[in-house]
Order: sequence, then structure tokens, then C-alpha cells
Amino acid sequence: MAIELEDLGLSPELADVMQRLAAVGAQVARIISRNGVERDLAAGVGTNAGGDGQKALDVIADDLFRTALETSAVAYYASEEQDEVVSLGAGTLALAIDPLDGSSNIDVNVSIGTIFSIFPAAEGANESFLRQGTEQIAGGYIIYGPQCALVCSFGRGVQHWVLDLETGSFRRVADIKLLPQDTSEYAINASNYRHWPAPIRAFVDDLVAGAEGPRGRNFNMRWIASLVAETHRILMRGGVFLYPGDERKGYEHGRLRHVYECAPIAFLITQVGGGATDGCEEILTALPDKLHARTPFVFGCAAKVARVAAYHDLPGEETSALFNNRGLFRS
Ligand SMILES: O=P(O)(O)OC[C@H]1O[C@](O)(COP(=O)(O)O)[C@@H](O)[C@@H]1O
Ligand SMILES: [Mg+2]
Ligand SMILES: [Mg+2]
Repeated sequence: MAIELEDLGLSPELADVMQRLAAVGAQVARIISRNGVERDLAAGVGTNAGGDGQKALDVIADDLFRTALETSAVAYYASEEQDEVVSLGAGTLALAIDPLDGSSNIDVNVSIGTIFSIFPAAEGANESFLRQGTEQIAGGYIIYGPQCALVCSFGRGVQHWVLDLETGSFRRVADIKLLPQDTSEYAINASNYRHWPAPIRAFVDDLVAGAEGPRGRNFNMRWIASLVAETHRILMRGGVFLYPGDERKGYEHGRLRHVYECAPIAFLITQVGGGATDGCEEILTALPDKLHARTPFVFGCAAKVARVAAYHDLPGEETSALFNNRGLFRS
């Protein structure tokens, strides 16, 4: 047994898929722990469908997860590292995966992860994934950090397991609680400030202004550049994450992928009372138009996510960088 699933009421097919994901997760954690001993897992090896450079570990993780699911109930396997959906055979489930999230952190020994999303299989390969995130029957991630953990929702709260290195299996710990409301952390790659749309700049300007600004309090910023690690922090202690669309070529819809990054994270976050939007609209009810579609992504504490949306409703002149008295938004 790779993971404790008792009392969750999962179908035998879904439970088997979870066992396989957990077994590969434990294997990937071991491989990561030996980075540099026999091979360099951060070595560049190619380019994926989205034009992103692939690291050795991206490809290793994709191969391991795909192979492990070949004889399971997963009929369709959609991966960041595969151009098209891979048909694995007859089955009732469809699984989308970012096999290795946060690849820019492999060489610096910072937390990285795997993100997965499971749907009932639909009529065809693409149809199984180009649908609303509300139809997911499971969404979660594995975080490879100082501690390896698996976090997943089956639509009834958010469950949490920790990899027990003594036994090699994931042990269930306390469920994730409702998101804390009153935290002061936000996460955004601030080096893109000059490329952001005006409402995002205005929102961040007001945070940076701190106690002297319109919000009247200080905030703290974190940017790990691993979506899984940012999600884990927000699930543990709240806050808000933003990866908006921006003016850079190829970043019109941000950087993150709707199907195998944003939808499963949105599924988790909403299960603990949080919000997840593209800045304005809900992620879970939006329809991706292609497998590797990108979407702007804002998630975390529901009130903070709603506040970001409110900045998009401000008149243009009020979002100008010089406007420092957006009285409507004082808290
Ligand atoms: O380098 P940037 O632009 O800050 O982007 C960081 C984001 O890119 C990602 O690394 C994209 O995921 P991949 O590593 O799976 O491509 C996210 O984990 C992270 O939030
Ligand atoms: Mg990713
Ligand atoms: Mg990836």
C-alpha cells in the first residue's frame, strides 16, 4: 500500500489510481533526493508542446507517471510534457498532470511538485479535459520539499498525507482546515511589474504602500516560483497568489496552464473556502479552449481574491500608478 485511503469512500478504480500516483510520487521523491549523485536532473533535454525547455526530471517524472497508469482505469492521460492526449486503453477515468512543477527550482534544491486532476472519461480524448473544473472527481498535488506530502480533494474537504520515509508510504494526517482569513502574505513575480495590467499594478501598489498607504497595514511578499509550494503555503497559512496576464509576448494569458495547473489548485482552494479566478471570473466554471491553454490565475483567501476582482472594476484613472487614494478599498 502506497497511501492510506480508508474511510474516503473512493471507487476501486479511483483508489487504485491514487495508489499508483502515490507510489510514483514516493519514487520521484527518492530520485530527487539523489540529484547530482548519478545524474543531473536539471539538465536541459528538449522542449515541450508549450515551448518550455524540458529538464531531465520533467521527462523522467512524465515517463514514470504515464507508465504506472498504463494498466489502470485511466483511459486518457494529458500531460504538460506531451503534445497531445495519450490514450492508455479502455477505462473510466481521465487524468491530467503537470508531472514536475517548478522545474526552475530543481538545481537549487527548493520545493517542487506534481499536480494532478482526475475526471470521469468523456466520449473522446480532448473532450475529457476541455470541460469545467467543477467536474473533477479529484484534484491534488505532491510536494517534494523538506517533507514530501500529498494533498488531494475528492470534493469533500481537502485531505493531507505525509510520506513516511521509514515505510515508503503516505500516512494520512489531519485534513486541511478552512483558509485563515487575515494573513498578510501575497505572492507575485514582482519583476514583471512594468508588464502588468493597471488593476494588478494598482492592487500591488497598495500592498507595497503598507501602513502608510490606503490599506493602512503592512504586507509581506513571497515568491518561490513553484506553484505547488505557493499553494501549500497558502493552504497552511493563507494569503493570495497572482500570476496575471501581462504584456510580454506569450504571456497574454499569464504563464500557468488551465487544465493541469490551475483547475486542480482551484478545486483544492475552493474546498477550504478560498477563491480562484482569472482575476475576475471563476476558474472552475471557465472552459479551456485547448489542452495546453494558459490562464491568468489568482487564488487564495476569498476576500483577497474578491479584492483583486474589485480593482478590475475601478475606473481607469483610479488604477493609474499615481493614484494613491483609492478610498473605496481601504480596509
Ligand atoms: O518563473 P516565473 O515566471 O516566475 O514562473 C513561475 C511559475 O512557473 C512554474 O514553474 C510553471 O510550472 P512548470 O515548472 O511546470 O513549467 C510555476 O510552478 C511557477 O508558479
Ligand atoms: Mg507547473
Ligand atoms: Mg511542469
